[in-house]
Amino acid sequence: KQVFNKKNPPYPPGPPGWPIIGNVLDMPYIRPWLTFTEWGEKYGDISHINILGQHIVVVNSVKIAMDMLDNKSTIYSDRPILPVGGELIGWKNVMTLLPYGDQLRRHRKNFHSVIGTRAAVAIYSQVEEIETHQFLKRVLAKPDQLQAHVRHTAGAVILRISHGYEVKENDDPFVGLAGRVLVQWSRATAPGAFLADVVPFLIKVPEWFPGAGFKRLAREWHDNLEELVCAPYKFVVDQMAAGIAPESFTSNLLRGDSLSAEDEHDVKWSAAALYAGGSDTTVATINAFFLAMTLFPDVQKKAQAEIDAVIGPDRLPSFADQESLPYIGALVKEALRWHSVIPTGFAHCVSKDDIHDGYYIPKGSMVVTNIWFMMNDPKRYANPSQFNPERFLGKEPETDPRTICFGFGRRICPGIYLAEASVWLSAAMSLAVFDVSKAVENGIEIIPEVDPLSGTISHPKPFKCSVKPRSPRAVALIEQDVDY
Ligand code: HEM
Repeated sequence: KQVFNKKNPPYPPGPPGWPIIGNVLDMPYIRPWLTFTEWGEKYGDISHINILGQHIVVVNSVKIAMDMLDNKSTIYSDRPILPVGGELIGWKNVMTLLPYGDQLRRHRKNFHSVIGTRAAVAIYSQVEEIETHQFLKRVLAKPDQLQAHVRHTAGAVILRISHGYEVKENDDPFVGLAGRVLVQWSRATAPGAFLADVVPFLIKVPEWFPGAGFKRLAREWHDNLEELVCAPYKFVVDQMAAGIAPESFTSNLLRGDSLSAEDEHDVKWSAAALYAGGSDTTVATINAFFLAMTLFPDVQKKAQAEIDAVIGPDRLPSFADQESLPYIGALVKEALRWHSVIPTGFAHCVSKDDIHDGYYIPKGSMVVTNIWFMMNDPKRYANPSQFNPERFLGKEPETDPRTICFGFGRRICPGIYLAEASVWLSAAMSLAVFDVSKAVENGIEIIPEVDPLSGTISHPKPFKCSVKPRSPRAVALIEQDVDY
């Protein structure tokens, strides 16, 4: 058992804070990645604050993130406990918030067996191609609702993969419910969301108690989450009983030997993690791709020239073309780098006292990785605000952002291959048939702002753009029915 003298070694350096309240006022909630970057400049690659006894360690360097979270993963892989979001509402059952231990290992194993390799994800290529082709049709019909189409399509892809469920074109009950639950997730897991997260005795007061309104809200959100987890699961069980269940994450895991109650719980909740982890993130990256195409027309032209030369005008790109479209591959990497979807990662918690680079990191510390800075560090990426896929081509490519943007260690994103596949296909198919450009209103070009929104999952600020088919031939390609 390691016990360190807390006076020596010191905590990592950081903002000095105030008497009694310490660093309470130092914790940034709006664009925290920028404040963390300033701390990096001022205090070095590893800095620290203490909020009412909760130590928070901020890491601005890829090397330190790897040294801690990869190389010492046995003690740097826990998650924070959220009394309201995790315990009361129930998000603690979803992989993202599971404590490090056997249940996490089982959930990650489920992910690995179904979407853990490129080959495994390829089973769902057809589903992705069908749904992304539908996306092109929706955009052609209503181009001014691009961002809604991106969201609807990401939900449709994930629900087919997670539960083999085909969403309705309008007012689908699962998509509506999932949308609401994801907003509740974001609100419930944001730092400082509930007073009861820092004053735990409030959890115990009855609902009627003045100030305990959060308990009613938590109960309602708990019921929504349970429904989101149980209703699609029941759909799969019924379909399997009728012998008509298509291939999906859930049906694959339910096949085989009879499952214990614990196994069933794992399947149910890991399928929910697929939805929770996989829809909003992909939405943010695909929207960022359209934003980049609006702002960087030369990149768009090069990408289209590659597609025209390799695919020609008679068909849409498919996954089979991935190897022969290197510029599109680089463009997808650049979309992942240019817009940080999870700019400050998901916090890891330290399960044992540690000393790192001479600093004391007490048990229970939260380690926050400033992924945004790591992908915008001018020492690693020249002119980081420029959207430039060429940085990943040629003899000396810059660091592959996929080694950063998906996090670190034993909690690294388990959806990497699915995320890449969805973004790649949306980019390749869209560029084949559409021209994206700045919207024009009253004769004036609208130049979108690059101002990522704050939140655990960061979306580009909503923007306007014009999406038009490239040619009559492109319209025909979108409209044709392909037998996938
Ligand atoms: C552009 C897309 C995506 C990005 C940038 C991304 C990034 C991340 C990051 C940074 C983490 C935290 C890793 C850490 O704690 O160090 C994470 C965790 C996670 N991601 Fe993703 N992700 C993406 C897409 C997906 C998809 C498509 C899925 C599901 C199919 C998914 C499921 C998850 C889950 C379940 C976790 C929690 C893992 C754990 O706590 O052990 N993600 N992701």
